[in-house]
Amino acid sequence: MSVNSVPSNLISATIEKESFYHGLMPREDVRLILDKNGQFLVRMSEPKQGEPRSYILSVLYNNKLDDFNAVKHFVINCQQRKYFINTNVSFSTIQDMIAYYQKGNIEIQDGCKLVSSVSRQFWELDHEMITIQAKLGEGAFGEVAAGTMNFKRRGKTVKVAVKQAKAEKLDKEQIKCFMAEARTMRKLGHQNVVKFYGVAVMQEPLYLVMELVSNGALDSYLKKNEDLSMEKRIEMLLQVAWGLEYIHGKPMLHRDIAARNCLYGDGKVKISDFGLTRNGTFYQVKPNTKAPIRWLAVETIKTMICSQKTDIWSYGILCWEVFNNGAEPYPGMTPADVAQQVSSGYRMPPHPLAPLEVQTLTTRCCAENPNDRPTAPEVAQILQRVTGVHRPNFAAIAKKEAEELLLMNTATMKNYSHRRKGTQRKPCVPRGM
Ligand SMILES: Nc1ncnc2c1ncn2[C@@H]1O[C@H](COP(=O)(O)OP(=O)(O)OP(=O)(O)O)[C@@H](O)[C@H]1O
Repeated sequence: MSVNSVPSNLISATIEKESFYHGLMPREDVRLILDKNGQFLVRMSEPKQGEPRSYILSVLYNNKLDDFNAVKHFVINCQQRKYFINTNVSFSTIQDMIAYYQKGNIEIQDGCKLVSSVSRQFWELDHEMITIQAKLGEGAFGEVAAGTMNFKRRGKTVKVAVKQAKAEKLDKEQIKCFMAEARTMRKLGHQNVVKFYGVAVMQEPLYLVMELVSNGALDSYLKKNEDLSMEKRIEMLLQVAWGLEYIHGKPMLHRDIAARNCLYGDGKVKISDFGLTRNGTFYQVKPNTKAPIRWLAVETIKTMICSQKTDIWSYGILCWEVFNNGAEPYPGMTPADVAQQVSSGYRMPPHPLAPLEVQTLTTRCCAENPNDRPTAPEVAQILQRVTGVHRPNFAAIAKKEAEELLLMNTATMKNYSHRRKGTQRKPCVPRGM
């Protein structure tokens, strides 16, 4: 056995029971949960294909103003069933090693010491809480399945959709994308955005757990329900506008607004699929990145720059999808035709049976000049007026939902503390809720 590789029989037997062990948590997440010098956790390195994994001891050290490099990541070597960071001293278990450095106040390297461990966060779920049932679809990382999640203490069970990812089948970059999507979803809480419950990263496959939205993807729903009234369709568009207004308010860019990336259930449309989402209001796409051409704004086709107005263009295309029963935009054209035609000024016509104000709105969403496009709040305001639908108190709804979730999760966390040693960190309400 080589130095660094983790013997499979030792993986689950010991360390998984420790509250300071965080499974396959990537370093980007580590930085967000360590906030005091000397705080530490143990995790498994993201596997590079073909290479063995290692346990990593991550410690916040010499932190100055959110310095990303303030976290030291020590590889825990393993050789002949002995764990060590420095070759001069080795241990039978990682727990013994942690106790040696922490209790003995012994420096690991360059003054770095262990002060206190950080326990798992409320969004770090256990696989045993989740029961996978029927397959819902195929996602970019693997299967998406319906299932249930059981909050142990309160005995409450919720229906969930689980995106699964097999780390052994994905490369390091794909695991990072999977976890980045979860990181984005953690910051969101709105009735028109799919609800995120957490990730389970202690075993494989990795799970990203969200609410189960009963009718699935909006495009499929529209295809199966051609008799929807014009009023209903405009109400659906209003709900997407509310969700987009919230996302832009973060500020974030969704970058993949389309009917296939919205879900429909219990009378609500929810924006989903945050794989391309970025923080901020502008984003320069890297060259040669695959892009959903049919939903892409004219300036983004030309310059690969995304802004909130790029999302608004995509929203304009989504309006077309909603009025056309989930059909593929630009019927009969290849993606190359679309890029060429759109660049020369072609636009799909607005739906002739939609109210005039809505026709004008959808046309404005795909205006050549991004400044001539409406903002998401403006779209929402216009559609509220057209439909007469009352604007809910989103902040109050989100707060109530976050509190309920926290209560259920806190109970689950307390349950862990019966079984696990180590400090218990108070769970915090997700930012933005
Ligand atoms: N929360 C959910 N509730 C109900 N169904 C869902 C949910 N999430 C996903 N699905 C179903 O699973 C399918 C695949 O999911 P999704 O498209 O989100 O995967 P993905 O990994 O984001 O894939 P891609 O990036 O290729 O779109 C969807 O089309 C939808 O039918």
